[in-house]
Amino acid sequence: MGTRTKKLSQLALTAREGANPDITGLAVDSREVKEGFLFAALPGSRVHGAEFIQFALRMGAAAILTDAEGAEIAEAELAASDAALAVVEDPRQALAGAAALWFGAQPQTIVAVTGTNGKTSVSTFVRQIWSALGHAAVNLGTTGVEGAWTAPLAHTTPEPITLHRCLAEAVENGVTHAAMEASSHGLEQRRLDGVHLTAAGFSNFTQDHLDYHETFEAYFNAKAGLFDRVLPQDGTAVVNLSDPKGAQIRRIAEMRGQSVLTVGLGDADLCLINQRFDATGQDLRFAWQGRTFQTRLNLIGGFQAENILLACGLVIAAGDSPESVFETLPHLTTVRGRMQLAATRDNGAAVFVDYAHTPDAVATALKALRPHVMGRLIAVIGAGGDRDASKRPLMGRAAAHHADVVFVTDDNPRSEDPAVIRAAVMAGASEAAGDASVTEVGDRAEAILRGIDALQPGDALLIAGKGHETGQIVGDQVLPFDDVEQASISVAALDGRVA
Ligand SMILES: CC(=O)N[C@H]1[C@@H](OP(=O)(O)OP(=O)(O)OC[C@H]2O[C@@H](n3ccc(=O)[nH]c3=O)[C@H](O)[C@@H]2O)O[C@H](CO)[C@@H](O)[C@@H]1O[C@H](C)C(=O)N[C@@H](C)C(=O)N[C@H](CCC(=O)O)C(=O)O
Ligand SMILES: Nc1ncnc2c1ncn2[C@@H]1O[C@H](COP(=O)(O)OP(=O)(O)OP(=O)(O)O)[C@@H](O)[C@H]1O
Ligand SMILES: N[C@H](CCC[C@H](N)C(=O)O)C(=O)O
Ligand SMILES: [Mg+2]
Repeated sequence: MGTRTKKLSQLALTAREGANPDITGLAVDSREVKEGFLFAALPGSRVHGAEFIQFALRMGAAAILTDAEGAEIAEAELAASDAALAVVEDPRQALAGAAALWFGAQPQTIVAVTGTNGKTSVSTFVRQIWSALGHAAVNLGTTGVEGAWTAPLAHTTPEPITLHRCLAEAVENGVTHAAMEASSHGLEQRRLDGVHLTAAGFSNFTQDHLDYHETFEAYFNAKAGLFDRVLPQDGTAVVNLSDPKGAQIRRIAEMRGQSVLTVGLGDADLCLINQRFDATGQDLRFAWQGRTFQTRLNLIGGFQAENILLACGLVIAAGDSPESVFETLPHLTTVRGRMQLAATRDNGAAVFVDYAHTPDAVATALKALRPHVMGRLIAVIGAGGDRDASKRPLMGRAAAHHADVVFVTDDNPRSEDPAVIRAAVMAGASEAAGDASVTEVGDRAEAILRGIDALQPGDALLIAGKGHETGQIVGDQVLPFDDVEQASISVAALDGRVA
């Protein structure tokens, strides 16, 4: 953050008794506080950040931002300190505003995408289209910062300090356009409330993250926050009407007075008319406000058409001409770890790596492969630990319902017993098995090897769940693991090639 300072009031914060110290930096974690910092003591899911105010003060914090509960928790320490104290109703929102003011610069054009599935895909396609049109662009999300400038990110939607540091660095690197993912956690925690959005997109709404949001309604409301709170009134909402929840998002946007651009089927502004699949991709026929277009798409999976239309809608909403946007489509490339062709066996059978980690994504990914495949569909699938446990049997069921052969294996067990997670996935898979064969193979590398070994001419394998990830989280450790790499090693071993 350099050596610059800002007055507390320049961060839109007011302290009790009129104190207005110079602030030298911002932190949400007491361990990162330095002399002169503002420490945001936020109510957390495990503990209130105010528990750490005493440490922050010891580290030299010049100001504390918290809520009434936080001020009460740290009353004694605060009374004994001359640090400024700003008490607000929603400290996460205040922090988002303060971080935006601290870092200042944001790319001129920023769009955000929310939805259960497709956020990374849509934001990557938006960036690819912008780059093809000559804009200096990045996308920001699960796969890090990609495009004109790259950097890893720990979160899909980073907390405001990281997010605004990143946006400011993007501007310093000449970036004018950014497409970002708005995760439900990020929206609920107000992480992107300080971002100036030109347009916001909605992809779809199905089950995920019920461990955190508890109910579907709370999960939906978190996502709706992108439109009813973050996107300004003069912004454009780009809504996928093919999803049943699209109509509700459209109403929310209309009530806010935002412009609405619809994509999807039927009478949407940008609507899909037809798709024809082949081994390497698909041809799309679609209409923009009544005018018909046709294009090649070198992407596997029917659902990609929805993502592409949403991406086009966002780029159009942000100011580029529809015709120029559509001309870029044949040049779009696979998003890392999303229906990515990882290897091909000597007998022609293909191995795809995909990030499907929700029941709907597993079903969608497998259904999407069908028209590209003449033989059987084989799936390797698991579920992550410390995440929504109720989705596990549903993921197993989706796999057994839509694949012919299923290997149930480990994903990222995190702090859980992997056998317990597999048992839940197995329960759903066995129940829906019908003619499908379902086998449990705990070791992921072995499951991939067995899946690849089962491939006959015309078959395809989908390795679901970990996509672009390069590690497997077991307990507190991250062990190196890469599905794409594992697939090519297995193919090489089985076909007698040198890996
Ligand atoms: C559930 C969740 O989202 N938690 C996030 C939240 O933590 P929390 O507030 O619950 O943390 P807490 O442990 O209760 O601590 C409370 C406060 O005390 C502070 N603290 C804690 C310890 C200490 O010594 N000093 C200190 O100051 C913490 O920084 C925190 O502000 O705020 C923290 C700081 O912003 C985040 O790092 C943390 O993300 C955790 C690590 C996480 O894993 N989040 C995942 C689930 C997440 O956000 N995922 C979504 C994507 C999901 C998807 O799309 O599939 C994402 O956007 O990445
Ligand atoms: N439009 C879509 N509809 C249904 N499923 C999709 C769609 N787009 C992608 N998927 C599936 O969801 C998986 C994840 O896609 P993607 O990474 O783009 O989603 P995401 O919303 O960014 O996920 P995350 O919540 O982890 O950030 C893909 O690998 C694919 O299986
Ligand atoms: N962003 C998602 C990714 C899940 C990926 C899957 N591999 C898992 O570990 O469950 C989450 O944190 O829930
Ligand atoms: Mg993502």
